[in-house]
Amino acid sequence: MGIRFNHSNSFITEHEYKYMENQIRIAHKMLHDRTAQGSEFTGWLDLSLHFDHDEYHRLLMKAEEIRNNADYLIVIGIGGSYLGARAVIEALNHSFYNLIEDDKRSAPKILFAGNNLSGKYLSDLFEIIKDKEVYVNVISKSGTTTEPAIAFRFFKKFMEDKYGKEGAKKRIIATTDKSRGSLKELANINGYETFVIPDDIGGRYSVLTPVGLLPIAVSNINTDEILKGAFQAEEIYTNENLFDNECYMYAASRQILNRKGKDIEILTNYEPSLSFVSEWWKQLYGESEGKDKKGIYPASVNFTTDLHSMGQWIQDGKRNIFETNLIIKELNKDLTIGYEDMDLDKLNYLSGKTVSYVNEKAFEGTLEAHVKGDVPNLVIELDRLDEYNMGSLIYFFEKACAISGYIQGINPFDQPGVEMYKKNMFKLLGKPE
Ligand SMILES: O=P(O)(O)OC[C@H]1O[C@](O)(CO)[C@@H](O)[C@@H]1O
Repeated sequence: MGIRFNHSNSFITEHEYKYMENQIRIAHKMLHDRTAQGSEFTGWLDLSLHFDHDEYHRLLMKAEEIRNNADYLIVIGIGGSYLGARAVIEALNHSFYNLIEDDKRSAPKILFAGNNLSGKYLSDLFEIIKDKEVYVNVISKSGTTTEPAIAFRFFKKFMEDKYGKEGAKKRIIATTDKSRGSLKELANINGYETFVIPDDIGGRYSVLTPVGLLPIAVSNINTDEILKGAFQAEEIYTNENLFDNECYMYAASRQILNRKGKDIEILTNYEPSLSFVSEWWKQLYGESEGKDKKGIYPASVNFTTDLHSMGQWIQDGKRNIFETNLIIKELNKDLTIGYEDMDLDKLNYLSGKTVSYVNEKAFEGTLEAHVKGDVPNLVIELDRLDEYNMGSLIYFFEKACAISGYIQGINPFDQPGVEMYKKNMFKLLGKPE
């Protein structure tokens, strides 16, 4: 397993973890026995046992077809219906994936839509793709979410104008519920190929279903390895003993810190390509735990960039925060700093050192400073940033979230709070009942 969890700078004592052992055991039982609230949405827990291999095979064929025929894949979805795919695609691909020249790329550019209500964004997007070969993957579990539905209405027309009804039909793929919802109905009537979001997996837990797997596979990332890493994590993190389960140690650490007044968890990274992993993580934890006037507020920063903005607050502001550092031990690309005779920039003391080495020292120095500033720091370290570890990390965060939520005393699998804005918006828009 390529993931390690370190709590040596958490200010949590051994006995505090010991006091949590029983609660963890109970939460583990609630989750695994499927006796607790929300258990109807725990299909992700043992996905390997009921993974649909035939559908997955069909998905890989479709991904290949898209790779061979598209300049652009447009992924339409919001929240859990796009964040996971975007997180993995950005983490594992070239930092400038969409800017790689056409003759040097083996996969289409991937752009996202339906995750906002900006007419400017959509207009700009159509300007970019109007003369290109396009495939569309529209993703919505409910099939009724306003943002992707509006975007898809425009894309459906765009595709039909460009390719005709028959051509559009081949290039539009819908990922949705197996039988319900407007998107499923639209797909049936128009003859789009569909992939299923299982009933027992909610949006924010769906990255390892066709929701994430199709766009990720299109970008030429090895999804077999992602699944291998996730399924391995499924096995490793089944141990109900807190001290033998790093995933549970993370969940317990969060809850211990929260009870000590730490209301905000800041996920940090030192790699720009991980910034959308943080966005995915924020939805996972925010929608799962922010309930009944309780919950840790999940925030994120991208270091070292944000050390020059939020660094001040973290070092010196109100002490109601803790940090969880997502660290990559070894990267497959790096640069070595050169020597210059004049040394006008005074950097010769670093000549011969890699940029990663400097980054590593920035992390170590920051951790030491923030700990000195009374900020508990947790560390999740990945050996490498690769498919296998990304699969394991996804499962690690998903399971820790469920366990942490049960300990907190909420249902980690519903999201009643997000309905309020929708109700108001529909009222203002005059949506018929
Ligand atoms: O896949 P859907 O049903 O369009 O939902 C998208 C997102 O919207 C929410 O339902 C919140 O409104 C999230 O839970 C979900 O990830």
